[in-house]
Amino acid sequence: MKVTVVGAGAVGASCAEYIAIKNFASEVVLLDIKEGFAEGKAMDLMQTASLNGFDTKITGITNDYSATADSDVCVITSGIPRKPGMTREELIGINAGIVKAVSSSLVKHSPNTILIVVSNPMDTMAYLAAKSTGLPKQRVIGMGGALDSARFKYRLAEALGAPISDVDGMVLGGHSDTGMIPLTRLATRNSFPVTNFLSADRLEQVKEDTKVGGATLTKLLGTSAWYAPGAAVSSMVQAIACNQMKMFPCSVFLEGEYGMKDICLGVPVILGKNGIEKIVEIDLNDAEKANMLESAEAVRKTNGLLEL
Ligand SMILES: NC(=O)c1ccc[n+]([C@@H]2O[C@H](COP(=O)([O-])OP(=O)(O)OC[C@H]3O[C@@H](n4cnc5c(N)ncnc54)[C@H](O)[C@@H]3O)[C@@H](O)[C@H]2O)c1
Ligand SMILES: O=C(O)C[C@H](O)C(=O)O
Repeated sequence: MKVTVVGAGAVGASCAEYIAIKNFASEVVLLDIKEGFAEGKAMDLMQTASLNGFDTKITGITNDYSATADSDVCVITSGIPRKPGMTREELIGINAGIVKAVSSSLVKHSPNTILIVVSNPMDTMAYLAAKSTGLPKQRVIGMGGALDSARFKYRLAEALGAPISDVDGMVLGGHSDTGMIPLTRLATRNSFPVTNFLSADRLEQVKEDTKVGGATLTKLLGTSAWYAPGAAVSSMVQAIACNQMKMFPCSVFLEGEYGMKDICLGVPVILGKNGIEKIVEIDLNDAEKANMLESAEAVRKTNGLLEL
């Protein structure tokens, strides 16, 4: 299994590190436009191999896509992150051009690859990659829901005073401060609905804290987060590499599922060796359906700024 990660910055390097530590890929190619940067990150990471006990070979390269040829999975993290006070949508002006050029170069050298899009605004960047490369919808996957759901579980465990491993929950919808839909109705602690243990007010707080999870970290760090994003991407790559058939919420191109068309939005999918093996349609209540429509409307507005 060969994986390429474009962007050797905070998220790209964290992603390469988690993939290597999990030891399921033979090779990770880290590519960046900044001269020598990916080479340096790759060398530093390779010097952790004997300490962390992995055999994955990580190589760094400056903007030479021939080194990425025949990658099974390509992850796009190139682009600028937001600063405190910004929204993800404000990044579109710079990141759209980067994501379009990078996805085209990747697909040219790896026509059979599965693309995972991370750069923000992610739902719109996934849509752009799907439209501009023309790859089958099974092979373009936006990463947002896996991260947002991990943050939801963190906040649920905090509210419950429980270990995170006792908690389960999922976030659907757009990867934005207002568009995320943490499904509190369906979240559980050891299979019991969390509504048994938490008041409606406390659950509302969990929901709001989850939605602004990225903004909260951006305010603390001065730039956006990287550990949990890198871990989320590596779990998705592992699900594909090991044909795990695991369910993650991912931003995928919809053709009628959840009553939507011509948009990438976060819905539950099964990930396996072909990328998206199945889009899972769950029964949402009226309020959740209304939230999905509202979230989609905001993503469509951002998509409208693209030059396709
Ligand atoms: N979807 C998510 O859940 C999620 C999570 C975290 C971050 N992000 C997004 O990921 C992106 C990267 O964040 P970061 O913190 O790693 O930023 P960063 O600035 O640390 O790294 C970005 C890297 O991209 C490189 N780059 C820029 N243009 C390039 C090009 N054309 N080709 C190759 N490399 C190029 C830069 O040189 C830099 O090293 C941002 O857009 C951020 O908003 C998304
Ligand atoms: O918050 C951001 O801008 C980065 C990322 O989308 C995140 O959720 O951490």
